[in-house]
Amino acid sequence: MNPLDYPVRHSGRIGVLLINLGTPDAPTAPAVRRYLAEFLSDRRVVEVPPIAWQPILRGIILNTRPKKSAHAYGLVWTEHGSPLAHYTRRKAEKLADAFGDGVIVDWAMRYGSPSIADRLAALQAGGCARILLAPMYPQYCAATTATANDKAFAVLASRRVQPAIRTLPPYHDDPAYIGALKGSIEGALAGLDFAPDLILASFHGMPERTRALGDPYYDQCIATARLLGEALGREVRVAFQSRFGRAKWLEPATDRTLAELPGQGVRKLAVVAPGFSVDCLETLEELAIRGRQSFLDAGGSDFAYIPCLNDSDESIALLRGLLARELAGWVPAS
Ligand SMILES: C=CC1=C(C)c2cc3[nH]c(cc4nc(cc5[nH]c(cc1n2)c(C)c5CCC(=O)O)C(CCC(=O)O)=C4C)c(C)c3C=C
Ligand SMILES: [Fe+2]
Ligand SMILES: [Fe+2]
Repeated sequence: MNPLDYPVRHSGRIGVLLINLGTPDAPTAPAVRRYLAEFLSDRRVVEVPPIAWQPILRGIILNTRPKKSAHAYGLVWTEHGSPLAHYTRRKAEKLADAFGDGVIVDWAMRYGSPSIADRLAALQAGGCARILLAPMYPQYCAATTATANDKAFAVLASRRVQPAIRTLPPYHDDPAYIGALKGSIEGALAGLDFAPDLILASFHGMPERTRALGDPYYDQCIATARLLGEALGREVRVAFQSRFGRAKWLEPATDRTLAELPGQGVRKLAVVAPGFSVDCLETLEELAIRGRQSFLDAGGSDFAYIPCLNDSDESIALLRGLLARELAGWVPAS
């Protein structure tokens, strides 16, 4: 069948597609290899010409990293699969309940499955003539937000009948987001058996060059942390994690910060990851396992990792509000 003639039913329903990064299908080296091959071939993620990058990716990275990463995934894998996929699916299910009939809420991954192509097709087949794409990133980054939307538009480029499309903007400084983080952090702190000397907000890093070229991600992370600090009435220190490759990444680096803080008198620490809408490898393994160990090895006495908003009631209320604002004027078919 000509892809332009993909069957579409029109009922004037509204679709919402939550889009997250992607994750391997299993915590095994072959599955991680497939996932990383797709992820790290995205020119929004690695901004190096393919002629220079692909030999490095295929020759070195895809032959060494999958085994190491598969081990790390194994440490955080759950009975429901990858935490990233599990929490993203739960968010979609709970939002579907919150919106009720008329709005179909689905979820997809930029890399791996369920694919954006499949889920957009399902929304169109389900009668959605209007679709809100909702990349699950509070802070805009071309390597995350833009590539999610790019993929959806690339899929629709092959359709004769396109739905009307809107996209969820970043919400890094939205009072509802800051309020949800504040509530979640205060709740977690109340349950600790120690009072942290400091709260460290760890955001995923990106190459410094991308910032110099105009990506607003860094500024939005800083704004989130400042607003959160004001809301909590205490210092929230920022660091950037998950450095990848040899280029200079945003600083200060989370791993170095965790190793240095005890020497600066911070012995009791709480770490939060406000840039991740759900817990994943980067939070559960890099922060809560490896980060904890390096802080304690450096002389820290107490460490707490505060979970992401995940599928908590607060996160559903937050997203319902953010999405409803973008859906304004799109009246569901009765
Ligand atoms: C939340 C924002 C994210 C930004 C910004 C981001 C940029 C970015 N990431 C890489 C390389 C890797 N990221 C990896 C995992 C990963 N990254 C994010 C989020 C952001 N990335 C998440 C949520 C995850 C976890 C996925 C999961 O399955 O749980 C990985 C793979 C992990 C590994 O093999 O160790 C890599 C590699 C780059 C180069 C980049 C900026 C340009
Ligand atoms: Fe990443
Ligand atoms: Fe990482």
